[in-house]
Amino acid sequence: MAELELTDDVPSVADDGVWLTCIECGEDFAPFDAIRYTCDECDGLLEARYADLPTWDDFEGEGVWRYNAALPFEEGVTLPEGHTPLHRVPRLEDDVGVSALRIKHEGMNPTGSFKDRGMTVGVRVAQELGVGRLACASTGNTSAALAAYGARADLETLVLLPAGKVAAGKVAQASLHGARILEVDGNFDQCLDIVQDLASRGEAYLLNSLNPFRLEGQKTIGLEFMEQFFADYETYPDRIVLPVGNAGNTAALYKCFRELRKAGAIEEGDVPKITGVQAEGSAPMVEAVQEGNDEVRRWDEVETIATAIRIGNPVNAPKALPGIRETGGTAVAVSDEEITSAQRDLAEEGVGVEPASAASVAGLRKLREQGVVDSDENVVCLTTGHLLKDPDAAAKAGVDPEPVPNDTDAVLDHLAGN
Ligand SMILES: Cc1ncc(COP(=O)(O)O)c(C=O)c1O
Ligand SMILES: N[C@@H](CCOP(=O)(O)O)C(=O)O
Repeated sequence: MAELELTDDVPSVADDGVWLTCIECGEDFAPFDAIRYTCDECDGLLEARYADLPTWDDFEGEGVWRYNAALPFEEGVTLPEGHTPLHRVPRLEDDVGVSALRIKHEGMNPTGSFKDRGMTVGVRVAQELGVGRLACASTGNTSAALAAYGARADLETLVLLPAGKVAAGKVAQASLHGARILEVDGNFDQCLDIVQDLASRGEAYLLNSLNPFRLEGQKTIGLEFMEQFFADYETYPDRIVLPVGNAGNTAALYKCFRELRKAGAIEEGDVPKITGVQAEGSAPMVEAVQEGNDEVRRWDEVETIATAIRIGNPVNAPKALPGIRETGGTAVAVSDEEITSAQRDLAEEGVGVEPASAASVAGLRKLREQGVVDSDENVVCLTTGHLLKDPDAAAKAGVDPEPVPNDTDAVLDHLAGN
């Protein structure tokens, strides 16, 4: 577990105890003196670092900013976000066959996905840097969150979407919150290539998860479910199962657990196994984990009903792969049918999620059937987006409405099956 440690050295570039470090070459950078997303020296991914790491007693309040002692600022542009439920799902728990199963439903954030946690911090950093235009590539949720938080901060927002591949609810959100929406004749990864080009030419501030500050907000998912789970069970979960797209959450959770370890807030044995799930038609991370590769191969052709994770080039893979390996986790691919079936299972417990979110439960079920997950495990599944994000997928997975005449007796006849 050597990689669960962080360095003790505070570099001279630190600003109020915060700095950025390249995860590849270790170069340190001042956090807010210039706009940078990757390392000036080697183009490696950057990670925010802190001189002081907090423990549980240092947190107060609710939501993302409850954890401001672990964030670069005390407060941000808030709607507010976080403080999402950790649902009990007793029938599903029994059916899957684990000791405890809880659903951390990030679909209950203000714009209906976990992206709000990243944006509240990311947009605060954008204000600090004094940028004019915010931009992202998106399979939908990032654009919805960027549009809302950009609107709240009164900043211009630009979103690039793969044409025809984004669920209706998400496009509607970006539109009504006033983002300029460009529909690209290409996939998400190609949209992100363009946004990265725009950002490097100084045309926009990139707020995809390549931006290290987005992940600072998203790591509060981990802080929150660890606290919630402990409050109910007086132990931490053995495993966190989550859908993987650009691998930002996987990276953020790994960082969360490393920081908790470093602060002495948890023991090594308390670190949940990070377990990633992708759709079979879009599974480059699963391929790398299962083949033991250090690098993730970019998939040019990707397809799945779970449009949110229709991603072939997970940019956070260098941060996320060690997280899966070092915590003893794994990764698994599930079919679209398994995703839809898990979406129904959750809906039967009253938990409404979009298809990508249901992948976590589908993956857990598969790993349990394969014997990779034991029956005595305590598991949290992360559901990342709300059912209403993708009304078409929900309607297809659900039961069809039955037309009846405008007459009470006819309705009773119909109910009686006549
Ligand atoms: C609903 C939903 N679930 C899961 C993911 C995957 O998250 P990540 O990119 O952090 O792996 C995304 C976006 O990528 C998403 O929108
Ligand atoms: N599912 C994402 C894809 C982009 O991910 P990001 O975390 O890098 O912004 C989306 O909703 O667009």
